[in-house]
Amino acid sequence: MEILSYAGGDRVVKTNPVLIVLFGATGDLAQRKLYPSFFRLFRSGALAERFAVIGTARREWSDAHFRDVVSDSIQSFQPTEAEKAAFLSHFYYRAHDVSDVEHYVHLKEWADKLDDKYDLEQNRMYYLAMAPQFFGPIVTHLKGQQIVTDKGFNRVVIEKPFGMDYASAEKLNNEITKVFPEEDIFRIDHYLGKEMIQNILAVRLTNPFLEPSWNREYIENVQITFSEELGVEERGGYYDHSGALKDMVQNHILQVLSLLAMEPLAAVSDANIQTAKIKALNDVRVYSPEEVRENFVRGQYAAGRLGDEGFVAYQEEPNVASDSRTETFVAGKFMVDNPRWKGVPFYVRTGKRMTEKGTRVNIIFKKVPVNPFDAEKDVPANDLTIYIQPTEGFALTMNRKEIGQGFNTQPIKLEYRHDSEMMENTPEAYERLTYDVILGDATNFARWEEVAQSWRIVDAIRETWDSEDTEIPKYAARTMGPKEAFDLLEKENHQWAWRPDEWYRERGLLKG
Ligand SMILES: NC(=O)C1=CN([C@@H]2O[C@H](COP(=O)(O)OP(=O)(O)OC[C@H]3O[C@@H](n4cnc5c(N)ncnc54)[C@H](OP(=O)(O)O)[C@@H]3O)[C@@H](O)[C@H]2O)C=CC1
Ligand SMILES: O=C1O[C@H](COP(=O)(O)O)[C@@H](O)[C@H](O)[C@H]1O
Repeated sequence: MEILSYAGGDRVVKTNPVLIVLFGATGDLAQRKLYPSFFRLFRSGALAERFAVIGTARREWSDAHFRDVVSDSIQSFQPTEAEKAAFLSHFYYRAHDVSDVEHYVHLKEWADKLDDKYDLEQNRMYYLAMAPQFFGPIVTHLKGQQIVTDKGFNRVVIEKPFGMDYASAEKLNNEITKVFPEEDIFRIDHYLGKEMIQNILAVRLTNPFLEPSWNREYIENVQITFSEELGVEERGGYYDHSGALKDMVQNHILQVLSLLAMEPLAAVSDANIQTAKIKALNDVRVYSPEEVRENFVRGQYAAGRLGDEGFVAYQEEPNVASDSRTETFVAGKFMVDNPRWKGVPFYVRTGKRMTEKGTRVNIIFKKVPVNPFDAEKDVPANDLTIYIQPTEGFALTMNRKEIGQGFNTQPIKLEYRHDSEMMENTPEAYERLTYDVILGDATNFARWEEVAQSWRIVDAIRETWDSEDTEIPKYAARTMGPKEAFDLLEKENHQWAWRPDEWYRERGLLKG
């Protein structure tokens, strides 16, 4: 049952009482993302008095040590001592090996005890922040040892990666759906919790001048760039078996593509959005090997320099094989075969150790067929840019007449960025998504059919690459990827709309 909690003053926050059982409580994700998110929910009143967290992992931690760890991870919010103490008093730790049945017996005792203590109405969220091979066994034991309750809600949050290909994802899905109905399975894609990704639909559906032009008549191509400055850091062990295609394209990039390509909705609900996204993904062409070779390129970063700083090659990173053929960069062209998008390329690129962090979408509109002021001179295309991170906002480039005599035209940018104060108050993706789970809102989560279709699309690319032993193009660390990624667009008379300043600087086109 939903209750209202008061977050100070007269602000009312909708919430539910809940016990969060967190698997992987000692891990990186929990410490960097989840505890800070829980704290922000606590501060806002969305997690109020009636919540408790049981953290589990194999390490033999006491409650006191667990609370110290959680306390460290929320330090940047500068909580008062009283606020911190109140928040931490809801945290409990139980050492637990997920493959040991006995441990679930103790977990159940603790879950029931905390349920009574905090009056949680048997509402439970099981957050699986662990490696995917554990997801199946955990849900099976949750059911087998009757930790799943009869009365309240029982929602399971599954971290990515959801499988490593279609077959493993389907097996995992079968294991989970034996225990939880689809509406209680929350497959996290943290990009769906980001402010500007949620804004894609708001902008599309509430600006009537845009929707009529959101199709092949007006749009020349769509570009999705998710570039990362960082290398693989300490995640080489995972990444070397994954690569950029599975790590970023199968989930985040295809999710964003489906939001851009889906049919408009008259009324928004989680079911409507998910159904429209599934339809868009089903229309994405699954490539033949020949089409993969034509439309997708990969790359791996070699050693590089930017300014005074030097960077090692991917193959020299910790826990990466010295002869690794894993791609750290992907660029490609997707086609959405339906009447709205026939013939419009959706270009995507993502990579590690690129020039800078930049997540953005460029919608490139068609140019005027002839410049009415000077038929010899091309007029630049309009470009609607959605800045996702690090900066958030929109820009629309338009053409205007240069001031003065004649009709020389010139592109100008109409721009909106959130100000820094507003961004500090913007809920972080994990905070938003955790809150959605508490409320039972699945809008920003992926349904099985979306995950399944994304794997079919990506498996076709992976299988072609795996069947070939061709050289993987190298790009110098802290550049925008291999030359092949630029050729991919140039052969179709297109070019990447976003090139960071450094790209222009290297070519002597920008001073300073
Ligand atoms: N870190 C990140 O930024 C992101 C992570 N993810 C996903 O989140 C999940 C967790 O990632 P991350 O936190 O980085 O991983 P970590 O390796 O840091 O943490 C793994 C956790 O699992 C626990 N664990 C391992 N084996 C067992 C076992 N047999 N029984 C009980 N607990 C066990 C570990 O604790 P202990 O050793 O004490 O048992 C630890 O708490 C993964 O699926 C990852 O892909 C997704 C997006 C981003
Ligand atoms: O899921 C993942 O995302 C991160 C990038 O996320 P962001 O929110 O920092 O943009 C990526 O670094 C990681 O490899 C991948 O697993």
